[in-house]
Amino acid sequence: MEECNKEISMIQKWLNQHNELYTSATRHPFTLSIRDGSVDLSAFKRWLGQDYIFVRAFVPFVASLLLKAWKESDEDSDIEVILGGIAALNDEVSWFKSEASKWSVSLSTTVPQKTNLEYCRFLESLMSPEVDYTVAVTAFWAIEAVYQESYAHCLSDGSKTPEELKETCQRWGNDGFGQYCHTLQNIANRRLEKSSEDIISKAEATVIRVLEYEVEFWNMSRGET
Ligand SMILES: Cc1ncc(CNC=O)c(N)n1
Repeated sequence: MEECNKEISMIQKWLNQHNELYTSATRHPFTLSIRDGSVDLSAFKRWLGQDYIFVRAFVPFVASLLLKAWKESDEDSDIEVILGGIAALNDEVSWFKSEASKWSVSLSTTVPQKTNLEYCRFLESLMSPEVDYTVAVTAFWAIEAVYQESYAHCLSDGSKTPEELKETCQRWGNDGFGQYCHTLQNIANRRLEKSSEDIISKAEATVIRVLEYEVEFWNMSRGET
């Protein structure tokens, strides 16, 4: 009963409206195959090589977001949250290198697939100073939330995730990362509440694009191209 009069947040509203797309991104056949233990290890290696390329492009995106927060944010703590994200990415880049060597994936010779290039180009478009902080931070939340939801599901009750993939799932599926995504969602909602219709509709369209790219990104693990 206590929750009855609580207003539904903008992001919650979008997740309800675009539930089918959100579910395709967070319950993709690739991550579901990790969860049920049937994963094809060559698919996992393809994902690993492509994701390293993505993460390298993600770093300057988050750096551009830090700059927008510094210029536009009404809340000092936003900078600290984003800086924490950059620190985590520093660790993540090292992790990708050691994980790649563990699986004998050569990162220096991995060629970015078309979907990956397009997603990286989309990230680059969000780095433009023309893109509003609210739109960019909402995109950031969506990008992080897909990995958090997808990999947390691989560790939840009843999962049969192979031992050698648990560390990967932990990286994005751990409770701390869940908390961090929740904080990003709160920042995005706070900004959206104060935004014009124009910014709100741009942010919604951006979230939809992110979710579509995330589905296509998981699709690359099939290696059909
Ligand atoms: C394609 C994609 N989307 C989101 C993430 C998670 N963020 C940073 O690691 C990721 N690694 N890759």
